[in-house]
Formats: sequence, structure tokens, C-alpha cells
Amino acid sequence: MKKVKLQVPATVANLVCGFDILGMAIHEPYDEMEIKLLETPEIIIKHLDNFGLPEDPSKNVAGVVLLKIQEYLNLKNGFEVIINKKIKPGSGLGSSAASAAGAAIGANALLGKIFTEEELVYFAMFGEELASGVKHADNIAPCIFGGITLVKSSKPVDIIPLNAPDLFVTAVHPQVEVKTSDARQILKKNILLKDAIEQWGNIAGLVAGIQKNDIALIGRSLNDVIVEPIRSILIPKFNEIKEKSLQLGALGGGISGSGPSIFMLSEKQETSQKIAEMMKSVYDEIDIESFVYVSKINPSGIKIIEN
Ligand SMILES: Nc1ncnc2c1ncn2[C@@H]1O[C@H](COP(=O)(O)OP(=O)(O)O)[C@@H](O)[C@H]1O
Ligand SMILES: N[C@@H](CCOP(=O)(O)O)C(=O)O
Repeated sequence: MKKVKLQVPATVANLVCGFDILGMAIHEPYDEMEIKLLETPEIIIKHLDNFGLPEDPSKNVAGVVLLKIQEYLNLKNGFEVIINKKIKPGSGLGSSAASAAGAAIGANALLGKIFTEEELVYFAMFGEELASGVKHADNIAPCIFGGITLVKSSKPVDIIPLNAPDLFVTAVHPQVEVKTSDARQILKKNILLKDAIEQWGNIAGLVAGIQKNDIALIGRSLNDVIVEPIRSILIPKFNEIKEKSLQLGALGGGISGSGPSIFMLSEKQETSQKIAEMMKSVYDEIDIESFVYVSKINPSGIKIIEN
């Protein structure tokens, strides 16, 4: 029986100012997935983790992606997927995207690499639609392409892989619930032109900074005048953590995806480590359990570890 094993990384979507269009893969945490090609057409999903995620393929993001691929190819084969999830669902660290992108990459490897990376993004977006109600590709694209990606368009899928600067990423996941679907619904449907102009400047500055490896430009472009002011209200201690991180030497950062995780970029591991300790102690003080990750930008995305 043909099977593949994958390590599927967490991703930080939006990168502060690039709502729905920018995202980056990080090394830690990552999910483990094993996908087998079956002779019979059923899709079987099994979770080794204890997050209580649905194993009905039409309710699990990995299952939905495989059903779409099966339907598109009129495939007589099915798939068995075993997921050991380490990226906590609802964290803002791309948990749903990891399972969706992993399913797409795994199926493609088992079927003889018949799809392009952009086609895999297209299929994986059906998983994001199940998780959040919207086919956003900003987590899936970096998971599949690696590093930092720009979603030039999601219909048709047009992904621009950017450089992956050698930076440290600190992320904290406080144990408060923020569902991506809810965090999208609270956003304003219309924005002021003056805010759009400021945001365009930040996005363009960030992309230029990433491509030129201009660390100072990256730092001063990590500002969001549209989404962060609204969503940050859902995250306890957001402003305090951001201020203290900058004082400790972070280049900048903000909400990871739709939250509640917060991420910060730093040039030095020592800075990243100090920020991690500060983040933990801020949440300890108010008795909110938190998980902290010190990681780096992951230039390669999903890793196939056994074929
Ligand atoms: N394989 C899966 N992995 C993660 N979440 C899944 C999976 N299948 C279905 N879901 C659903 O997706 C939602 C989590 O997605 P989301 O809120 O976007 O969190 P995250 O920010 O971690 O991606 C939950 O409602 C969860 O039940
Ligand atoms: N652009 C999306 C990203 C959601 O990321 P997630 O990790 O929270 O699923 C949004 O901001 O809604």
C-alpha cells in the first residue's frame, strides 16, 4: 500500500498588515500526518490527538480536500489519513490550514505529483472554507510553498513566493477561545480611504523589506490600522505584550492569523527567548494558561519524511 508521512508546519497569516494575502511558515509547532492510498473509494480520517476534531470526512478539513480531489479526478481510490495534531485548533497558528494543505500535498505525492503547487492551494482552500466560511489562502500558501508568500489572487489562484529572512519568531497562544469565523464577522465591511492608503504603504513596505532583506523596513512596516484595532479587543493583554516586546528589541509583530495567538519577529535568538519569557509571565499573572513557541521562519514548508 502506498503511503506518505508528512510534517506540516504552523503558519502565521496576515503578517500584521496583509489581511488574507500575506503569511509565513514557521518551524514549530508542526502536525504529523500519514496518508495512504486505498484501492477502495472511502476516505478515512483518524486523529491520534485529543482535540475532539470530527473524523467524518465531510466535517474534517483534510477529508473535505480529499473528497474534492477525488471528485475532480473521478478517482476510484480512497485515502486513509492519520493526523497527530500539535497545532492547537483555533489558535491562530493555521491549524486548519495545516490539515488541509497536508491532505493536498500527501494526495498529490501518492498520485504521482500531478498537480502544481497553485492547484494544491486551490484544493486546500475548500478546507479553509469549512473551517472559517471563507476560502482564504494566506495560511495554506506558505504551508505548501514554504517561507513567506503573497496571495496576489485567490480566484484564480496566483501565489508569489517571497524571500524568507533569517528571523526568529516568538508566538504565544493564550488559552482563550477566538474562532476564525467569529473574528472575521466582527470586522468592518467598509474602510476609510485614508486607512487604506496607510495600509497599502505598510504592505508594500513589508514586501519590499522582505525582498531586499531590509530588516529596519520590515520592522517599520509591521503596522495594521484596519484589522488589529478591532480584533485585539478579543485578546487579553494584547497591547501590553506588544509594547513590552518592542521594548525588549522585537522588530514588530501583532495578532497571528485571527488570534488569539500573538507573534513577534526578532533578529536575535536571545531577544526572542526574552520575549517568550515575558509573554508567559504576563499571562501567568492573570491566571491564563499559555503556550509559547520560539521558532524561525521555515523556508521549506511541508516536509515529506517518508515515501
Ligand atoms: N483537521 C482539522 N484540523 C483543525 N481544525 C479542524 C480540522 N477539521 C475541522 N476543523 C475545524 O476547524 C476549526 C479550526 O479552524 P480555525 O478556527 O481556523 O483555527 P486555526 O486558527 O487554528 O486554523 C475548528 O472549528 C475545527 O473543528
Ligand atoms: N486571514 C485569516 C487568517 C486566519 O488564520 P487562522 O490561523 O486564525 O486560521 C484571518 O485573519 O481571518
